Amino acid sequence: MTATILDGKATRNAILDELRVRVAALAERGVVPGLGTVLVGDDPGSHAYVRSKHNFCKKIGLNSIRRDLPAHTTQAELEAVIDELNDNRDCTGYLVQLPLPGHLDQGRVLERIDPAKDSDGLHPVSLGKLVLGDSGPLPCTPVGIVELLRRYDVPLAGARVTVVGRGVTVGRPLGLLLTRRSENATVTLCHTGTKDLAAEVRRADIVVAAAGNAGLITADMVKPGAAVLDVGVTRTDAGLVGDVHDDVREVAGWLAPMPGGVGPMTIAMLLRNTVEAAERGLRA
Ligand SMILES: Nc1nc2c(c(=O)[nH]1)N[C@@H](CN(C=O)c1ccc(C(=O)N[C@@H](CCC(=O)O)C(=O)O)cc1)CN2
Ligand SMILES: [Mg+2]
Repeated sequence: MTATILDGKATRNAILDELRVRVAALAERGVVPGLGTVLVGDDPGSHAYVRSKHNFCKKIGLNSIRRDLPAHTTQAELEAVIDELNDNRDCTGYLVQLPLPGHLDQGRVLERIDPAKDSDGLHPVSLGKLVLGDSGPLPCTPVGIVELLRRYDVPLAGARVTVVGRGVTVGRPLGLLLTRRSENATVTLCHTGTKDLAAEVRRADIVVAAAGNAGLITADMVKPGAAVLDVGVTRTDAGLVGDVHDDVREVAGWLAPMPGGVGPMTIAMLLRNTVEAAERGLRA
């Protein structure tokens, strides 16, 4: 068997076409959403992601606002920028690019964002709404995974899903999303303390690998026909390596590769959150 590729770039492009129409409808009503980004430091990956976010804003007709700060920025200086964006009427939603340099308190920074402007769905209020099942912005990578599975008709209801990785941006919220009544999957969340990872992966209909451990998931661990989504990124001298070994392609029924699978969906969902926040604002 050779897996059907879950093509994140093609799916992102289809979503951008849909968003362009929604942004034009907002513009007709005098609303042009503006997405802000806050970037601290020199990490080349983070710079590339932020650049890409601004480029896609332009492509669909959103304004964008950029705040780039040096690596030695203090907590107080960063919080002043957050306060400025909270008050900035041109900025309808924004995000703080993660990870922040180690001397900064990420939790305090995220909490200071006005929840009404949380484009990333990572504010404690947004995560609380996800737990309660209330509507609000959803974390971009997890909701991108659900969207990718839905657009390829991968069966979710009753599916056994094994998520590898318990981080706040992917693993934990993904478990909450997939166990909503609208998805109805059964989720096992694995982590470094999991006793028999291979057994947990082998029983899954859908495997999401978000551990940041290069080549962790190998073909012998995957049930034939399962959907496997690679979210891990390890930077090596030879380039980027995912959590899923290349040999999985011969066993899986569907494969979201890295690159080209879930990553592009993250930015599509960020743009969708930004547009939806503006639409909610018009209805309010
Ligand atoms: N505030 C946030 N910080 C971070 C998030 C996030 O959603 N919000 N996610 C990641 C970084 N990220 C977007 O910010 C992101 C990561 C990867 C990709 C992507 O398209 N990747 C390519 C591979 C190329 C590469 O990684 O260089 C792919 O998978 O095809 C897009 C966005 C952490 N920080
Ligand atoms: Mg690979």
